[in-house]
Amino acid sequence: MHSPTHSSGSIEVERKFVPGPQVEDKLHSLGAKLQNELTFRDSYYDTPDCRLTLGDVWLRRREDSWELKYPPQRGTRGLNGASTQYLELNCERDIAHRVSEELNIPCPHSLDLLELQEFASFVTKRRRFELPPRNGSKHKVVVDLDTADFGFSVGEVEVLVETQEEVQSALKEVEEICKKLGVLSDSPVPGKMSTFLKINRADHYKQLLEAHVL
Ligand SMILES: Cc1ncc(C[n+]2csc(CCOP(=O)(O)OP(=O)(O)OP(=O)(O)O)c2C)c(N)n1
Ligand SMILES: [Mg+2]
Repeated sequence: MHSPTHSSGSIEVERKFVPGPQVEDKLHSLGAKLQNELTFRDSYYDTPDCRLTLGDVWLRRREDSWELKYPPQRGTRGLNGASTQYLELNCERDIAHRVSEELNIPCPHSLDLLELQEFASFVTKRRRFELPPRNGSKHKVVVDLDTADFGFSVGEVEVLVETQEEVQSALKEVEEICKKLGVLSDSPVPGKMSTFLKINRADHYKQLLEAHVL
């Protein structure tokens, strides 16, 4: 039985890595093509007592769009070994529904009506590479090389899947690409958010570590 995710959502399977100086050459040798270069601002929101993020629920505005990421299975974390799996929603109505459920409050007509506070905001410059299709896989793999405006860089290998059944194979494919790029780390590599909070919001960061969210 297939269990499709919510209509507007897909599952992002991702593994972060430390981008060394040879990673672009490796990408070219694997046939990867630079797909685009983007610059965007992300602003993240939570309740004053951080109830969303302590539940591993991440609400942000990326430029003019709301986005929500949360673990595909209730009561679990999105972190899986050194990789992550998160459901992504991009439709404001669905996001408001999921956020209100998480906070145990009635669903608002607009996210602006929730009195959430911005706890992080930064600009990312992203170079996105697309890998050529691989035999025996229907998944498209993308590699993002990100630099944030607070002086931090990170790479991500990412596959988007539509069903929970595809997650295991996607995790393997992501690991395989990291190996080929020479960037496979056994332990999770800190991302932009983790680093931003460590620098700017030490108390929030500590709470997330203690809750095993980061
Ligand atoms: C290694 C690791 N990553 C993320 C988390 C949880 N988490 C922290 S912040 C956060 C939200 C931001 O997700 P991330 O992929 O890190 O950001 P970004 O690359 O800008 O978004 P994209 O363009 O890929 O949608 C999550 C899910 C975790 N616990 N461990
Ligand atoms: Mg990412």
